[in-house]
Amino acid sequence: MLKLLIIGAGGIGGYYAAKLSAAGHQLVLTARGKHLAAMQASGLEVHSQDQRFHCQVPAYDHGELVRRYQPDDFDLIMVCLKSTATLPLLDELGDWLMQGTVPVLSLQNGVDNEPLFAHALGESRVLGGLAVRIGGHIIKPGVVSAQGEARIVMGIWPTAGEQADPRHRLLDQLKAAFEDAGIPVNVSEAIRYELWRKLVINNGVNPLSALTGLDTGTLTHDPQLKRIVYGMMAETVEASKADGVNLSQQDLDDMFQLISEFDPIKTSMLVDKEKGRPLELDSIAGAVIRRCQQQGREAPFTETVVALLAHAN
Ligand SMILES: NC(=O)C1=CN([C@@H]2O[C@H](COP(=O)(O)OP(=O)(O)OC[C@H]3O[C@@H](n4cnc5c(N)ncnc54)[C@H](OP(=O)(O)O)[C@@H]3O)[C@@H](O)[C@H]2O)C=CC1
Ligand SMILES: CC(C)(CO)C(=O)C(=O)O
Repeated sequence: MLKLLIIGAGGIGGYYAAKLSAAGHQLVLTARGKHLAAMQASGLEVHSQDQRFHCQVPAYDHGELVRRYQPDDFDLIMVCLKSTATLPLLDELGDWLMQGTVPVLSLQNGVDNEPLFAHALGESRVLGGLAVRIGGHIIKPGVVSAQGEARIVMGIWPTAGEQADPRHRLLDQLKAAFEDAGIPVNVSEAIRYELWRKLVINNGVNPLSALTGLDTGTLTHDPQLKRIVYGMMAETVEASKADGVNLSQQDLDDMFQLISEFDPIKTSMLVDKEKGRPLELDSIAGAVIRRCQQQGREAPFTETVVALLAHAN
């Protein structure tokens, strides 16, 4: 059985925690505020499709985590925070993480999280990852609702290297354990490429959904809005070239087709907007605009939506 620490057990982390705990793995979670208090008082409840999971799993804030545990008490640390919280996390837990050697798997949206972990902890401790085909959110403190197959794609950051790298064996172990727990997994040899493909979708729909209040189905089927979605996706493809990833026209069309054919989802950015929480705008749209600027290009669709969002209530 695996010992897993999930940092930021909200919509995504809470869902995976419940599935993994139900399969018998030992979990420790971090969270804060009312959600943490509710999990400590009554456990974590997860509603998914027509199933309900309830698990009583230790949950702490970061101060209490470092008092109780060492990083190497765990086989894996999964980071499921918003990308806005990555740098604050490294401020809070960077020294503690440096006391161990355990690998860190980010399941966050965006292409800048893994580089931050690699810079702070060393590349050899980083696994890149993403959660796909999932919409998962805290619906009230201690309760998460999730839909979709909730597949995890993960791999050695930034690309699979030598066969002797111990992360290969860990990834095989994780795939087997997660799939036994009902979590489909793809192990990717090119996780940075996969993260960029996901960013194509996120930049296409997340900011526009936060601006309009619309779900992914409406955004990708309305004749006017779908042109904006496609335009923002095309700008992400251009941006990828600054990182040497070189997404293609085929990637663009595949990603547009994927999100338009998938069940309509309320994006995580729209949920954040409605709750008055910080938006992952810099790590999604900002990442695209900056890389287009580096190449002397404009990103007019993305820049316009970001400018409108700055003035939206
Ligand atoms: N939600 C979704 O459907 C999807 C999300 N993703 C990506 O997954 C990642 C996680 O998203 P999501 O699950 O929605 O995020 P959530 O906001 O639901 O969960 C993160 C949790 O971490 C907590 N947290 C933040 N900072 C700290 C801290 N310093 N100490 C302790 N707890 C902290 C948050 O508390 P607080 O609320 O107080 O900040 C929150 O409870 C994001 O990058 C997102 O883009 C990807 C696919 C789909
Ligand atoms: C692709 C999408 C919209 C759902 O998985 C997402 O990643 C999000 O809501 O942030």
